[in-house]
Amino acid sequence: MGLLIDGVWRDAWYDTKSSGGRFVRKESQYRGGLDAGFRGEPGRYHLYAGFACPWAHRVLIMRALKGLEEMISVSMVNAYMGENGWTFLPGDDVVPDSINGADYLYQVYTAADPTYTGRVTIPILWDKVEKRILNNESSEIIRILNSAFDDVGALPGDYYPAEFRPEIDRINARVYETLNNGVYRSGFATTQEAYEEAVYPLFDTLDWLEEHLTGREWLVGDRLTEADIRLFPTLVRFDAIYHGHFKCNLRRIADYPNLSRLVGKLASHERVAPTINLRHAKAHYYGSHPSVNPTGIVPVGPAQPLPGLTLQS
Ligand SMILES: N[C@@H](CCC(=O)N[C@@H](CS)C(=O)NCC(=O)O)C(=O)O
Repeated sequence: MGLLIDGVWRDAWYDTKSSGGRFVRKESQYRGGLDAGFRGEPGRYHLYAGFACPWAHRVLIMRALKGLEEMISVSMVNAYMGENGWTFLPGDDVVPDSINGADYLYQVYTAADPTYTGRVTIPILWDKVEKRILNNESSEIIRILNSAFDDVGALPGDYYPAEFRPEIDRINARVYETLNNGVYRSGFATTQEAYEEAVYPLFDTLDWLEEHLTGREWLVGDRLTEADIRLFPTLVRFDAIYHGHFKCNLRRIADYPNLSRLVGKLASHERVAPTINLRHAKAHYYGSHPSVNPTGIVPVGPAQPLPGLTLQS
Protein backbone atom coordinates (compact mmCIF):
# COMPACT_ATOMS: atom_id res chain seq x y z
CA MET A 1 0.00 0.00 0.00
CA GLY A 2 1.34 3.37 -0.90
CA LEU A 3 0.90 6.38 -3.13
CA LEU A 4 2.41 8.23 -6.08
CA ILE A 5 4.46 11.36 -5.52
CA ASP A 6 5.30 13.26 -8.72
CA GLY A 7 4.74 10.03 -10.61
CA VAL A 8 7.03 7.95 -8.37
CA TRP A 9 5.58 5.11 -6.29
CA ARG A 10 6.24 5.25 -2.55
CA ASP A 11 5.29 2.43 -0.20
CA ALA A 12 3.58 4.01 2.84
CA TRP A 13 0.64 3.25 5.11
CA TYR A 14 -2.05 5.86 5.84
CA ASP A 15 -0.85 8.73 8.01
CA THR A 16 -3.07 8.89 11.10
CA LYS A 17 -0.51 10.61 13.35
CA SER A 18 -1.29 14.09 12.09
CA SER A 19 -5.03 13.59 12.78
CA GLY A 20 -5.08 12.20 16.32
CA GLY A 21 -5.29 8.57 15.21
CA ARG A 22 -8.14 9.26 12.79
CA PHE A 23 -8.33 7.84 9.26
CA VAL A 24 -9.10 10.75 6.93
CA ARG A 25 -10.04 9.79 3.38
CA LYS A 26 -8.55 11.89 0.57
CA GLU A 27 -10.75 13.33 -2.19
CA SER A 28 -10.65 11.57 -5.56
CA GLN A 29 -8.93 13.71 -8.20
CA TYR A 30 -10.57 12.82 -11.54
CA ARG A 31 -14.15 14.01 -11.73
CA GLY A 32 -15.15 14.13 -15.41
CA GLY A 33 -18.25 12.89 -17.23
CA LEU A 34 -20.89 14.50 -15.06
CA ASP A 35 -21.82 17.49 -17.21
CA ALA A 36 -25.32 17.37 -18.68
CA GLY A 37 -24.02 17.09 -22.26
CA PHE A 38 -21.91 14.00 -21.56
CA ARG A 39 -22.95 10.96 -23.62
CA GLY A 40 -21.54 7.47 -23.20
CA GLU A 41 -20.13 5.72 -26.25
CA PRO A 42 -20.14 1.91 -26.40
CA GLY A 43 -16.60 0.51 -26.33
CA ARG A 44 -14.93 3.79 -25.38
CA TYR A 45 -14.61 3.32 -21.62
CA HIS A 46 -12.85 0.74 -19.49
CA LEU A 47 -13.47 0.05 -15.82
CA TYR A 48 -10.66 -0.82 -13.42
CA ALA A 49 -12.23 -2.57 -10.45
CA GLY A 50 -11.84 -5.49 -8.03
CA PHE A 51 -14.09 -7.80 -6.03
CA ALA A 52 -12.74 -6.73 -2.64
CA CYS A 53 -13.43 -3.03 -2.80
CA PRO A 54 -16.86 -1.76 -1.71
CA TRP A 55 -16.46 1.44 -3.79
CA ALA A 56 -15.71 -0.59 -6.91
CA HIS A 57 -18.55 -2.94 -5.98
CA ARG A 58 -21.22 -0.24 -6.29
CA VAL A 59 -19.91 0.50 -9.80
CA LEU A 60 -19.93 -3.21 -10.77
CA ILE A 61 -23.53 -3.39 -9.54
CA MET A 62 -24.62 -0.36 -11.56
CA ARG A 63 -22.79 -1.66 -14.65
CA ALA A 64 -24.65 -4.97 -14.27
CA LEU A 65 -28.08 -3.44 -13.56
CA LYS A 66 -27.76 -1.23 -16.64
CA GLY A 67 -26.52 -4.17 -18.75
CA LEU A 68 -23.31 -2.36 -19.70
CA GLU A 69 -20.96 -5.36 -19.55
CA GLU A 70 -20.43 -5.39 -23.32
CA MET A 71 -20.12 -1.61 -23.64
CA ILE A 72 -17.72 -1.04 -20.76
CA SER A 73 -14.86 -3.54 -20.56
CA VAL A 74 -13.29 -4.37 -17.21
CA SER A 75 -10.01 -5.27 -15.49
CA MET A 76 -10.04 -6.79 -12.01
CA VAL A 77 -7.17 -6.42 -9.53
CA ASN A 78 -5.52 -9.16 -7.48
CA ALA A 79 -6.93 -9.59 -3.93
CA TYR A 80 -3.56 -8.87 -2.36
CA MET A 81 -2.61 -5.22 -1.98
CA GLY A 82 0.96 -5.04 -0.68
CA GLU A 83 4.02 -2.86 -1.10
CA ASN A 84 3.15 -2.14 -4.75
CA GLY A 85 -0.50 -1.35 -4.06
CA TRP A 86 -3.12 -2.98 -6.26
CA THR A 87 -1.74 -5.26 -8.97
CA PHE A 88 -2.83 -7.34 -11.93
CA LEU A 89 -0.32 -10.08 -11.10
CA PRO A 90 -1.70 -13.60 -11.71
CA GLY A 91 -4.11 -14.76 -9.02
CA ASP A 92 -7.70 -15.83 -8.39
CA ASP A 93 -10.29 -13.69 -10.17
CA VAL A 94 -7.71 -11.35 -11.76
CA VAL A 95 -8.68 -9.91 -15.14
CA PRO A 96 -5.46 -8.46 -16.61
CA ASP A 97 -5.17 -4.92 -17.92
CA SER A 98 -5.96 -5.27 -21.62
CA ILE A 99 -5.80 -1.50 -22.19
CA ASN A 100 -2.59 -0.19 -20.64
CA GLY A 101 -0.88 -3.53 -20.06
CA ALA A 102 -0.15 -2.55 -16.46
CA ASP A 103 1.17 -5.00 -13.88
CA TYR A 104 0.52 -2.43 -11.14
CA LEU A 105 -2.46 -0.10 -10.87
CA TYR A 106 -0.16 2.88 -10.28
CA GLN A 107 1.02 2.45 -13.88
CA VAL A 108 -2.51 3.30 -15.03
CA TYR A 109 -2.33 6.55 -13.06
CA THR A 110 1.10 7.42 -14.49
CA ALA A 111 -0.11 6.51 -18.00
CA ALA A 112 -2.76 9.21 -17.52
CA ASP A 113 -0.38 11.69 -15.88
CA PRO A 114 3.35 10.93 -15.51
CA THR A 115 3.56 13.43 -12.62
CA TYR A 116 0.44 12.32 -10.71
CA THR A 117 0.59 12.81 -6.95
CA GLY A 118 -1.99 11.06 -4.81
CA ARG A 119 -3.56 7.78 -3.87
CA VAL A 120 -3.89 4.98 -6.38
CA THR A 121 -7.42 3.72 -5.95
CA ILE A 122 -10.07 1.64 -7.66
CA PRO A 123 -12.55 2.15 -9.25
CA ILE A 124 -11.31 4.05 -12.31
CA LEU A 125 -13.33 4.83 -15.45
CA TRP A 126 -10.73 5.07 -18.21
CA ASP A 127 -11.29 6.83 -21.54
CA LYS A 128 -9.64 4.71 -24.26
CA VAL A 129 -9.88 7.47 -26.88
CA GLU A 130 -8.27 10.27 -24.92
CA LYS A 131 -6.10 7.84 -22.93
CA ARG A 132 -6.96 9.43 -19.62
CA ILE A 133 -8.90 8.80 -16.46
CA LEU A 134 -12.39 10.19 -16.91
CA ASN A 135 -13.41 9.68 -13.28
CA ASN A 136 -12.11 7.83 -10.21
CA GLU A 137 -14.88 8.63 -7.76
CA SER A 138 -17.37 5.79 -7.39
CA SER A 139 -20.31 7.96 -6.35
CA GLU A 140 -19.92 9.85 -9.62
CA ILE A 141 -19.17 6.85 -11.83
CA ILE A 142 -22.46 5.25 -10.80
CA ARG A 143 -24.31 8.45 -11.77
CA ILE A 144 -22.61 8.38 -15.18
CA LEU A 145 -23.54 4.73 -15.75
CA ASN A 146 -27.09 5.33 -14.53
CA SER A 147 -28.00 7.60 -17.43
CA ALA A 148 -25.20 8.39 -19.92
CA PHE A 149 -25.60 5.16 -21.89
CA ASP A 150 -29.42 5.20 -22.06
CA ASP A 151 -29.46 6.37 -25.69
CA VAL A 152 -27.03 3.71 -26.86
CA GLY A 153 -28.67 0.57 -25.53
CA ALA A 154 -28.35 0.46 -21.73
CA LEU A 155 -31.09 -1.45 -19.96
CA PRO A 156 -33.96 0.75 -18.80
CA GLY A 157 -34.00 1.81 -15.17
CA ASP A 158 -33.30 5.10 -13.41
CA TYR A 159 -31.74 4.49 -10.02
CA TYR A 160 -31.53 8.20 -9.20
CA PRO A 161 -35.02 9.39 -10.17
CA ALA A 162 -35.66 13.14 -9.93
CA GLU A 163 -38.58 12.84 -7.54
CA PHE A 164 -36.57 10.91 -4.96
CA ARG A 165 -33.24 12.77 -5.19
CA PRO A 166 -33.55 14.79 -1.96
CA GLU A 167 -34.37 11.63 0.03
CA ILE A 168 -31.66 9.57 -1.68
CA ASP A 169 -29.11 12.35 -1.04
CA ARG A 170 -30.14 12.57 2.62
CA ILE A 171 -29.71 8.82 3.18
CA ASN A 172 -26.49 8.66 1.14
CA ALA A 173 -24.90 11.43 3.22
CA ARG A 174 -25.43 9.63 6.52
CA VAL A 175 -24.64 6.18 5.11
CA TYR A 176 -21.40 7.44 3.51
CA GLU A 177 -20.10 9.24 6.57
CA THR A 178 -20.95 6.74 9.28
CA LEU A 179 -21.14 3.44 7.45
CA ASN A 180 -19.43 3.18 4.02
CA ASN A 181 -16.52 5.24 5.32
CA GLY A 182 -17.36 4.59 8.97
CA VAL A 183 -16.11 0.99 8.82
CA TYR A 184 -12.74 2.30 7.59
CA ARG A 185 -12.68 5.07 10.21
CA SER A 186 -13.27 2.39 12.83
CA GLY A 187 -10.85 -0.18 11.44
CA PHE A 188 -7.97 2.12 10.53
CA ALA A 189 -8.17 4.24 13.71
CA THR A 190 -4.96 4.13 15.70
CA THR A 191 -6.29 5.55 18.97
CA GLN A 192 -9.14 4.30 21.19
CA GLU A 193 -10.77 7.71 20.97
CA ALA A 194 -10.76 7.80 17.16
CA TYR A 195 -12.10 4.25 17.01
CA GLU A 196 -14.98 4.95 19.40
CA GLU A 197 -15.76 8.20 17.59
CA ALA A 198 -16.42 6.08 14.49
CA VAL A 199 -17.90 2.87 15.84
CA TYR A 200 -20.78 4.23 17.97
CA PRO A 201 -22.27 6.42 15.20
CA LEU A 202 -21.86 3.48 12.83
CA PHE A 203 -24.22 1.37 14.94
CA ASP A 204 -26.56 4.33 15.47
CA THR A 205 -26.91 4.41 11.69
CA LEU A 206 -27.51 0.66 11.42
CA ASP A 207 -30.20 0.97 14.12
CA TRP A 208 -31.75 3.91 12.26
CA LEU A 209 -31.74 2.06 8.92
CA GLU A 210 -33.30 -1.01 10.52
CA GLU A 211 -36.11 1.13 11.88
CA HIS A 212 -36.45 3.00 8.59
CA LEU A 213 -36.89 -0.30 6.72
CA THR A 214 -39.81 -1.42 8.88
CA GLY A 215 -42.72 -2.00 6.50
CA ARG A 216 -40.62 -0.95 3.49
CA GLU A 217 -38.99 -3.03 0.83
CA TRP A 218 -36.35 -0.49 -0.23
CA LEU A 219 -34.74 2.53 1.40
CA VAL A 220 -36.45 5.15 -0.76
CA GLY A 221 -39.87 4.99 -2.44
CA ASP A 222 -40.99 1.54 -3.41
CA ARG A 223 -38.13 0.67 -5.72
CA LEU A 224 -34.47 -0.13 -5.85
CA THR A 225 -32.46 3.13 -5.95
CA GLU A 226 -28.91 4.34 -5.66
CA ALA A 227 -29.39 4.53 -1.88
CA ASP A 228 -29.72 0.72 -1.69
CA ILE A 229 -26.91 0.22 -4.20
CA ARG A 230 -24.54 2.34 -2.06
CA LEU A 231 -25.54 0.64 1.20
CA PHE A 232 -25.35 -2.95 -0.02
CA PRO A 233 -21.56 -3.38 -0.56
CA THR A 234 -20.93 -2.39 3.08
CA LEU A 235 -23.70 -4.61 4.45
CA VAL A 236 -22.70 -7.66 2.44
CA ARG A 237 -19.10 -7.47 3.76
CA PHE A 238 -20.08 -6.62 7.30
CA ASP A 239 -20.41 -9.89 9.21
CA ALA A 240 -17.59 -11.66 7.38
CA ILE A 241 -15.11 -8.77 7.44
CA TYR A 242 -15.91 -5.51 9.22
CA HIS A 243 -17.31 -7.17 12.36
CA GLY A 244 -13.99 -8.85 13.08
CA HIS A 245 -11.26 -7.17 11.05
CA PHE A 246 -12.42 -3.58 11.60
CA LYS A 247 -13.73 -4.16 15.16
CA CYS A 248 -17.31 -3.19 14.28
CA ASN A 249 -18.61 -5.79 16.69
CA LEU A 250 -21.47 -4.35 18.72
CA ARG A 251 -23.88 -6.27 16.53
CA ARG A 252 -23.92 -8.20 13.23
CA ILE A 253 -26.13 -7.55 10.21
CA ALA A 254 -27.63 -10.97 10.99
CA ASP A 255 -28.99 -9.38 14.17
CA TYR A 256 -31.02 -6.90 12.09
CA PRO A 257 -33.95 -8.65 10.34
CA ASN A 258 -34.78 -5.81 7.94
CA LEU A 259 -31.17 -5.17 6.91
CA SER A 260 -30.67 -8.93 6.47
CA ARG A 261 -33.73 -9.04 4.24
CA LEU A 262 -32.35 -6.19 2.10
CA VAL A 263 -29.04 -8.04 1.74
CA GLY A 264 -30.93 -11.18 0.74
CA LYS A 265 -32.98 -9.39 -1.91
CA LEU A 266 -29.96 -7.87 -3.60
CA ALA A 267 -27.64 -10.85 -3.12
CA SER A 268 -30.14 -13.08 -4.91
CA HIS A 269 -30.82 -10.57 -7.70
CA GLU A 270 -29.66 -12.25 -10.92
CA ARG A 271 -27.66 -9.24 -12.08
CA VAL A 272 -26.17 -8.40 -8.68
CA ALA A 273 -25.22 -11.94 -7.57
CA PRO A 274 -22.23 -12.25 -9.98
CA THR A 275 -20.70 -9.03 -8.57
CA ILE A 276 -20.30 -10.60 -5.10
CA ASN A 277 -17.14 -12.48 -4.16
CA LEU A 278 -16.74 -12.59 -0.40
CA ARG A 279 -14.00 -15.21 -0.45
CA HIS A 280 -11.90 -12.80 -2.49
CA ALA A 281 -12.86 -9.82 -0.28
CA LYS A 282 -11.93 -11.68 2.91
CA ALA A 283 -8.55 -12.65 1.43
CA HIS A 284 -7.93 -8.99 0.58
CA TYR A 285 -8.83 -7.35 3.87
CA TYR A 286 -7.36 -9.91 6.25
CA GLY A 287 -4.29 -10.39 4.07
CA SER A 288 -3.43 -6.83 3.04
CA HIS A 289 -3.56 -4.79 6.26
CA PRO A 290 -0.56 -5.91 8.32
CA SER A 291 -0.98 -3.15 10.90
CA VAL A 292 -4.54 -4.39 11.59
CA ASN A 293 -3.96 -8.16 11.16
CA PRO A 294 -0.20 -8.90 11.29
CA THR A 295 -0.52 -12.68 10.86
CA GLY A 296 -2.65 -12.37 7.72
CA ILE A 297 -4.81 -15.23 8.94
CA VAL A 298 -8.23 -15.24 7.29
CA PRO A 299 -10.96 -16.27 9.76
CA VAL A 300 -13.24 -19.09 8.59
CA GLY A 301 -16.63 -17.68 9.71
CA PRO A 302 -19.33 -16.77 9.86
CA ALA A 303 -20.86 -20.24 9.86
CA GLN A 304 -24.29 -18.85 9.03
CA PRO A 305 -24.04 -16.63 5.94
CA LEU A 306 -26.51 -13.79 5.39
CA PRO A 307 -29.59 -14.54 3.24
CA GLY A 308 -28.79 -14.93 -0.44
CA LEU A 309 -25.14 -15.76 0.29
CA THR A 310 -23.34 -19.04 0.60
CA LEU A 311 -20.08 -19.62 2.41
CA GLN A 312 -18.42 -19.61 -1.01
CA SER A 313 -20.13 -16.41 -2.26
N1 LIG B 1 -13.61 7.91 -2.88
C1 LIG B 1 -13.15 6.79 -3.66
C2 LIG B 1 -12.47 5.79 -2.74
C3 LIG B 1 -11.88 4.61 -3.49
C4 LIG B 1 -10.96 3.79 -2.57
O1 LIG B 1 -10.50 4.25 -1.52
N2 LIG B 1 -10.68 2.54 -2.98
C5 LIG B 1 -9.79 1.70 -2.19
C6 LIG B 1 -10.11 0.24 -2.33
S1 LIG B 1 -11.52 -0.25 -1.40
C7 LIG B 1 -8.37 1.83 -2.68
O2 LIG B 1 -8.12 1.67 -3.85
N3 LIG B 1 -7.45 2.12 -1.75
C8 LIG B 1 -6.06 2.24 -2.03
C9 LIG B 1 -5.44 3.39 -1.29
O3 LIG B 1 -6.15 4.11 -0.57
O4 LIG B 1 -4.26 3.57 -1.44
C10 LIG B 1 -14.32 6.18 -4.41
O5 LIG B 1 -15.42 6.12 -3.81
O6 LIG B 1 -14.17 5.80 -5.56
